[in-house]
Amino acid sequence: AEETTSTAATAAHAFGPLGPLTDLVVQRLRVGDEVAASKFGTDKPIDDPAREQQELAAVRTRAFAHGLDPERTAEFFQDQITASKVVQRGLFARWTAHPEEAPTTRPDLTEIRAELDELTTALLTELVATNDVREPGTACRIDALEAQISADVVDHLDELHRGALRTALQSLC
Ligand SMILES: O=C(O)C(=O)C[C@]1(C(=O)O)C=C[C@@H](O)C=C1
Repeated sequence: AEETTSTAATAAHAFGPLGPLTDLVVQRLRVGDEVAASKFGTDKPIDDPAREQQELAAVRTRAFAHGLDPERTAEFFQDQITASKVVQRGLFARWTAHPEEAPTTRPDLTEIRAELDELTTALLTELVATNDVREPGTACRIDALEAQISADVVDHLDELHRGALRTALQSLC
């Protein structure tokens, strides 16, 4: 049943010029569910500052090579990491309160991080493709809202993931 749900979610598309970028952001949030499953019931903390610093340093370098603003790009990825932690904390709370909903298998964090690295590459490509659309201002904020609200619906996001998506998109424009 889980597999069917995630396949359907991947097929859904957020609307507008920021839709493809937002689809990737939602995919990354869903990987946050897997990260949570890999850490729940272990002594691995949700926060891994060393991994975060390593990700952000790589993103700054790669942003520059892509012609993106390194600081703005790092801020976007910091928001993705914060959003992942919103998801992870929410799921930890849910699974602690309702142990019957907790995952029964523990995915491997190393493999999940490889998935996150692939998403970083895809996100950087979309940031380049949407660089003009993301010019700060009202038009960008409307495009961002369109993408965000349509993603809520087409991806059937629950309250936790809707909140995390807001966090993930907060400095897009
Ligand atoms: O790799 C992890 O351990 C994660 O929890 C994922 C992630 C991220 O979103 O990139 C989020 C929180 C951690 O502080 C580090 C990285």
